[in-house]
Parts: sequence; C-alpha cells; structure tokens
Amino acid sequence: MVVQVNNVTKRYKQNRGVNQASFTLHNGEIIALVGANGAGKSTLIQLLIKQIKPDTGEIVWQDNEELRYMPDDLAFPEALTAEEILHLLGNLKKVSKERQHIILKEVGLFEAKELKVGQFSKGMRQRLNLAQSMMGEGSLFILDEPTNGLDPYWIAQLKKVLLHEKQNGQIVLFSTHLLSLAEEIADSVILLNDGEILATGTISSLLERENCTNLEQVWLKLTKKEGL
Ligand SMILES: Nc1ncnc2c1ncn2[C@@H]1O[C@H](COP(=O)(O)OP(=O)(O)OP(=O)(O)O)[C@@H](O)[C@H]1O
Repeated sequence: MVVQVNNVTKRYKQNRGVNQASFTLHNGEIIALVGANGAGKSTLIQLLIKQIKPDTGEIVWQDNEELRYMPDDLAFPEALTAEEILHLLGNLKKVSKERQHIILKEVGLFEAKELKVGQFSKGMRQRLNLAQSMMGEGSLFILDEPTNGLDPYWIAQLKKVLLHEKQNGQIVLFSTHLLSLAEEIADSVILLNDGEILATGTISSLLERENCTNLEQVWLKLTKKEGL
C-alpha cells in the first residue's frame, strides 16, 4: 500500500498548521516526523488519520484506508483494569483474547493486567496506549511521540515493536523529538518547520545533501538554529 500526500494545507490562525505538504509513504518503511514544538507534526498526523480535513490538497490511499494510531496522550477510564480495557477494545476490533494477552506481554503489562489504570504510572499508561494501537487491522501505523514517558528499556522495546511492524510490511510513521531514535530506526525523515517541510528523504541522502554527519546537525542547519 502507498499513501500519497499531495500539496496538503491546513491553516489555523496566524497561518500556523501545515503548508503545502507533499510526500509518499511506502510499505515496509519507517518514517520519522521531526520538527520543533509547534512545527505541525500533530497537525500532519491528524490530517493523515482524517481527524481533520485539509483546506486544500488531498491524501490519496492506493489500498484500503485502515490504520492504527497511537495518540500522544490517551485518557483511559481510571476504574478499569488494563485487561478490561483491551478486552473492550478487542471486542470492537475483533481481536482474540489470546492476541490481547500477547500484546499485554509485549508491552510489559501482563503482570499488571488486573490493576486499575488509576494506579498506573505515566509510563504504564503510555504502554497501554501503545497496546491499544497494536490491536486491529491496517497497514499504516501512526504514532504521535510514542516515547513520551517511556524509560530507556521501554524505548528499546518500542524500537523492536516498530522494526517488527516494518518487517511485516507496515508503513510506520512516528513523530519524535529524539533525533537519535529517528536516525537509528527510520528509513526516511520528514523535517517540518513552521508548518513547512524543510527536507524529506532517506537519512543518508539528507546527511549527504546537507554535508552533515548526523541528523541533529541537519536539523540545526535547516532550522537555522546553529550556534544557539
Ligand atoms: N486546533 C488548533 N487550533 C488552532 N491552532 C492550532 C490547533 N492545533 C494546532 N495549532 C497550531 O498549529 C501549529 C502546529 O501545531 P502542532 O500541534 O501540529 O505542532 P507539533 O509539531 O505537533 O508540536 P509539539 O512538538 O509541541 O507537539 C502550532 O502553532 C499550534 O499552535
């Protein structure tokens, strides 16, 4: 499956949002969406998941439009347990109990499955958020700042999950402020700044084109933050 984003613009007040974004997403590819606070990453993600509509431009899907999504923050009912929440969502998304338990194990919440979410730490809530996004169908997997609140062990586990999804032929698109993570696991990068795509392409092509040795240098150079 391929997703094409053609000249997509979404303007909020003061012209912020996303301006004339164009790129193509391919199967079996991990794409990192990077950019400063307010650059437009979440806006672009909301456009991709059809939570908002573009003012102009279009997003064209070559195949069915099913996707899975991990928002940057997801409030769960505090009085329910992790198992109950996955069970409810599993019924909606037709995911077997066995698969629900496998996912709980993958995100390290199997032992805590009978604890109420109200007793969860921030990292545990984020892992439950990851778990809900791993359920269901769809060949586009979108994650908005998935490392938020995760400790180094769980960031390492998240990397494994994303690489595994890629091996299964998924398109994995995630936003992040961790440029080293983008460099480590992403095939390509979309660098947003003030709603504009400043650069897009494979990591190696960006490094070569900008004559830089790492993504941080590319980011500082293109966003003109060198020397700050
Ligand atoms: N619903 C909205 N109404 C008005 N302005 C908005 C809305 N959503 C986003 N914006 C503005 O659009 C711009 C891009 O915001 P967005 O949340 O997409 O950035 P981001 O790159 O995800 O930022 P961060 O790294 O801080 O999460 C910002 O200037 C923001 O204030």
